Amino acid sequence: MPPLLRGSYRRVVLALAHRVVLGAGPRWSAGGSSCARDSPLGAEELRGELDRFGGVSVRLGRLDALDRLDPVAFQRALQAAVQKWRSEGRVAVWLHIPILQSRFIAPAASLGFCFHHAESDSSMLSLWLGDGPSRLPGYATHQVGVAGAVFDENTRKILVVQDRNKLKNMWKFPGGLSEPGEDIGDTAVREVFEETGIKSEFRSLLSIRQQHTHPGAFGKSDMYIICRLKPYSFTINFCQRECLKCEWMNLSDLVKTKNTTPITSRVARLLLYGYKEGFDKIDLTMEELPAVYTGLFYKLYHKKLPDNYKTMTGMD
Ligand SMILES: NC(=O)C1=CN([C@@H]2O[C@H](COP(=O)(O)OP(=O)(O)OC[C@H]3O[C@@H](n4cnc5c(N)ncnc54)[C@H](O)[C@@H]3O)[C@@H](O)[C@H]2O)C=CC1
Ligand SMILES: [Mg+2]
Repeated sequence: MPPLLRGSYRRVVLALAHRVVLGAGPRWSAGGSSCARDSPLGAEELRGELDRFGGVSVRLGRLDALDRLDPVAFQRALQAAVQKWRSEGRVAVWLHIPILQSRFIAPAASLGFCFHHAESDSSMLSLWLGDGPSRLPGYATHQVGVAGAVFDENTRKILVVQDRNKLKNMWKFPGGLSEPGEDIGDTAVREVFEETGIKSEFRSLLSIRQQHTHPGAFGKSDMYIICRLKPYSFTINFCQRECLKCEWMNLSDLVKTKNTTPITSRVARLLLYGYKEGFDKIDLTMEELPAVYTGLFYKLYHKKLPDNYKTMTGMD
C-alpha cells in the first residue's frame, strides 16, 4: 500500500469516497465529520452518506445551512438530490430530521417520503428508489411487557396485585413495560419492586403471550412475558398509585379463584406443576452468550441443556 494511503489518511480518503455530495451550489468543506460551510448561505446542497445496502442517509442536523433555508428552497434542493441519487442507482433515501427542523417534513412528504419512525427528539423519513415495492424493513412492531410470578416455595404463597386503573379488578402478577435496553428479568424484578415493595431475583422465563392490536400498545402488538422470581424480602409496601390491592396468596387459591385473568390462572397451574414435579419441567433458563459483533453479548432463554450436550458433536 502506498505510504499516503496508510492509517488515518487512508480512513479519511475512504470516508470521503463513500460520501455522496450533490447540488449546484458552492461545495461544502470536507473537514472531519462535520459539514461546516465555507461559503454564503442559500446553497441548495444536501450531503448524504452511502450505506452498505446502496441507500443514502442524510442527517439534516449536520447541515448548518438549513437553519436559514426555507421549506420551498429545501424542497427544490431535495427534489434535485433525489433525481441525482435515482440516476446513480441508489435504492433508498433516509432523511433524519431533528424535531426543531420539522418544517422540512411536509416538503419531503410531498416528494413521496414517508415516516419510518420517530424518537422523542427526531423523526426518520424514508423514500424507496429501487425497483418494485419497497424492501426497506419496517420499525418496531411490538411493545414488551414483563410480569414477575414471585413464588415463595417455603410458604407456597404467590405475590398478586389488582391494578388501580383497570375496568375489572382481577388478581394478576405485578409487572409493566420494559424500558429500552432493559433485560427481561431486570424488568420483572424492577416492576415487582416498584409496584409491591418486594425484592426478588430472576429464576426463569415461564411464558410468552403475543396479542395483536393490543388496546394499550398504540396500535402495535403486545408481547407479554411472565418470569418466575424468587423473593428475598416479604413485607408488602405497594404503590397506591398503580395498585388497588396486593397480597401473598396461597398458590392453590390463585389456581381456584375465578377473579383472575386466563393467563394468570394458566401460569398459576404451571407453577403448581413445577412446584410438585420440579421447576426444570417448566423453566426456560437464561444464559449469556457472545454475539458475533465484537464486544457484545446477548441473553438466550431455553430449557436447560445438560453440560455434555453443550460440547457434543455427533449423534453418539
Ligand atoms: N393479563 C394480565 O394479567 C395483564 C397483562 N398486562 C400486560 O402487562 C403489560 C403492561 O403492564 P402495565 O401494568 O399496564 O404497565 P406499567 O406497569 O408499565 O404501567 C403503565 C402505567 O402507565 C399508565 N398509563 C397507561 N396508559 C396511559 C395513558 N394513555 N395515559 C396516562 N397513563 C397511562 C398506567 O396507568 C400505569 O400507571 C402489557 O404487556 C400487558 O399486556 C397488563 C394487565 C393485565
Ligand atoms: Mg403494572
